[in-house]
Amino acid sequence: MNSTIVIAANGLQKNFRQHEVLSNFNLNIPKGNIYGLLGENGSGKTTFMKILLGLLKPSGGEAYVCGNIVTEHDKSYLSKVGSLIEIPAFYDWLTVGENLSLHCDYLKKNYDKIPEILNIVGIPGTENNKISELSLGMKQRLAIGRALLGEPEILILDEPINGVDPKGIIEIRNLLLQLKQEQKLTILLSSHIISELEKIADIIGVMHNGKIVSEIPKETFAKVDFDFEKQFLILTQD
Ligand SMILES: Nc1ncnc2c1ncn2[C@@H]1O[C@H](COP(=O)(O)OP(=O)(O)OP(=O)(O)O)[C@@H](O)[C@H]1O
Repeated sequence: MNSTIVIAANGLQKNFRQHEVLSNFNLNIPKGNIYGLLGENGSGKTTFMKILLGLLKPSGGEAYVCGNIVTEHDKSYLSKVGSLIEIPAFYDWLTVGENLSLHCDYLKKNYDKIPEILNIVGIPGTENNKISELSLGMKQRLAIGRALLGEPEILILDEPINGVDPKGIIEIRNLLLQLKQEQKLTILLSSHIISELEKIADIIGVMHNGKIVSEIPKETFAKVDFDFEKQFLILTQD
């Protein structure tokens, strides 16, 4: 495997009983890139991310993270990965600081980084706020902050702007660009909102029928339209 590829899928397959969700799914994500996984609801984006995180077992093929094959036996690679899958879950009756402290305990990290992380994700000084007092956008930012506590090399974010208001979307977008630029993180994020991925991704991988049907580099975003009704990409100009 090429050393600059930090996430890879090779002929990945996932069935839920008779339902084939991923089928000959192939993808390579270069280090330091933001890779946008674009697909309709139910196209298998979350399933792929869960396989990368060892939360689901593939039915066939292989997935690699930081050069390690993802298996059910060795989960040590997860220390290099921060993730946000589906709706961020917190202990609502505890404070922001208490929630992050619990995560530090789990990661065997000390609490020193908590104020800095809250600053990075744009919710400084909220240690004593109850989770129930936070807006969804603040919770999403907190969830990204929690994912950063382990000082990961890779972030895997499933629909991180879901339910976030326009101001929050801009803030999360800027945060992800900043994490890529300043911390050299590789970020895999999913969305079904094309315009959002176009604003931050280096590559958009288009999912359909359980596979990546097209990978579009940033330079080409302006030249394509995605027609999910008809399931194809339209080249709008040369
Ligand atoms: N544990 C499961 N058991 C059975 N079917 C499942 C399971 N998890 C997912 N599926 C099915 O697999 C398909 C892909 O689901 P997945 O959540 O990966 O899609 P998605 O692209 O992330 O969708 P969305 O944009 O709605 O989040 C769906 O049809 C879903 O119903």
